Amino acid sequence: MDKLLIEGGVVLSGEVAISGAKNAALPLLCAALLSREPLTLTNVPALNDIDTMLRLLEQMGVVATRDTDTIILDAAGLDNPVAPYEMVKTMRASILVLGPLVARCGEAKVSLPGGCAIGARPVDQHIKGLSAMGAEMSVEHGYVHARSPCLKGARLFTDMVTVTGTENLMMAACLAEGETVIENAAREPEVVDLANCLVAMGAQISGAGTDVIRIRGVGRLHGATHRIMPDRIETGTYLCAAAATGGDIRLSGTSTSYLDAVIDKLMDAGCEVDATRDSIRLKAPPRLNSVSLRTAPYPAFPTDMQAQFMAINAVANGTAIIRETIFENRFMHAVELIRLGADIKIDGNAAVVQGVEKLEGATVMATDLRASAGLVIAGLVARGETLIDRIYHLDRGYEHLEQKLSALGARVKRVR
Ligand SMILES: CC(=O)N[C@H]1[C@@H](OP(=O)(O)OP(=O)(O)OC[C@H]2O[C@@H](n3ccc(=O)[nH]c3=O)[C@H](O)[C@@H]2O)O[C@H](CO)[C@@H](O)[C@@H]1O
Ligand SMILES: C=C(OP(=O)(O)O)C(=O)O
Repeated sequence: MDKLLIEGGVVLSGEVAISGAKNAALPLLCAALLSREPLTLTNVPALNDIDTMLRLLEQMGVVATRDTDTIILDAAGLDNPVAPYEMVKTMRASILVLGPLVARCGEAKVSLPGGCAIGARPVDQHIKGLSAMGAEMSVEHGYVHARSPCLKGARLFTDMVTVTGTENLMMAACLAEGETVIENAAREPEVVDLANCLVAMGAQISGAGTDVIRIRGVGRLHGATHRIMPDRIETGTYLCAAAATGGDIRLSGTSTSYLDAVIDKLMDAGCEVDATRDSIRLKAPPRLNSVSLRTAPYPAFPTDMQAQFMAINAVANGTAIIRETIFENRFMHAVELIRLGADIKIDGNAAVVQGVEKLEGATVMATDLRASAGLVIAGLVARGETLIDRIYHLDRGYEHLEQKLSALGARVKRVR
């Protein structure tokens, strides 16, 4: 199994390009299921999750043609509306085939998904929503079964803000009869990116980016070409890496538009941030100030940046309190950071991080995608060598991680 070896202590500097967003690309690939005409996606990141999703779609009868960062998906021959356990166990986003499949095929059988082990992550809201749209829903032997000859528009209210739940219901509603209103909808930029693509395919959607989305069902969707938005979490991760090392970097192909909460915290920590329409420059002080934060749905501070900020607080000046309100088990990186010398105490959904002068390199284990990113940042500032085990998590979500970090001067390599 691959591991990542980092020799810490380098101040990051230079420029890297940010990739297309994983969490926008995955629902967009599923949107192809809604049409008999090809969907062309550009700026698709080269990630294991994308490969997994393509394999899943291909076994349903979708033909995918890939050329560097462009993928053309042709779902004209969609004939197997099934997502088997073996293909979905590593990826939460595989549940996103459910809505499109039942809308287009009238039935679907989708294994309950896996993904990052950061909480229970049920899919009851996806099921409740489709059921309100008239689908017959059941869960048996670990599979969600959905059946509906014709979905009907409905007024939907989710018990909590759910990103993939909103995306699944929005996609299903595109082909339903009449109007669907999703209340308490997720406002994440990836939901808006998906809505923009669906509209380009002929869907009638308004309100994406607010907490009420209205969709008027249409008889069919047509083909389209869509460029995937930049990855705001990858962007934030590199900004944190530079900030922690006292670095000065420029990120291209991205913007601060969807990162207000993150940029705000980096500036509170003492960083200077300058942005153009499609680039960000960050200049960090030699040592950061601690910054407390609380995760919450967009536009508040993203849970997917919590581990990276725990890492930077671990070496900052002062004490930070980090509250995680989205997932009940998303502090697994704390014990690994403690192995590197961090001073962190967990109390329920709060972590109290007392900054220390220095971390010391050690062997640590990546437990989920963003936890791994936090460990990478800690390894970059730690004295000596840090060996990160189980980096397959990182390969799910960070394109060319070692190459990009090396371009910024980091001493990092993949070892077996
Ligand atoms: C592929 C993708 O886009 N993943 C992102 C998506 O995950 P994902 O869409 O899975 O996360 P949700 O927004 O659905 O989850 C939010 C909370 O709602 C709960 N919940 C959700 C659905 C449901 O039916 N029942 C239920 O109880 C979850 O357990 C969690 O506690 O949003 C998360 C929150 O921003 C991010 O961390 C993930 O990176
Ligand atoms: C939690 C994440 O991914 P997933 O929802 O696919 O597990 C993530 O991208 O941080």
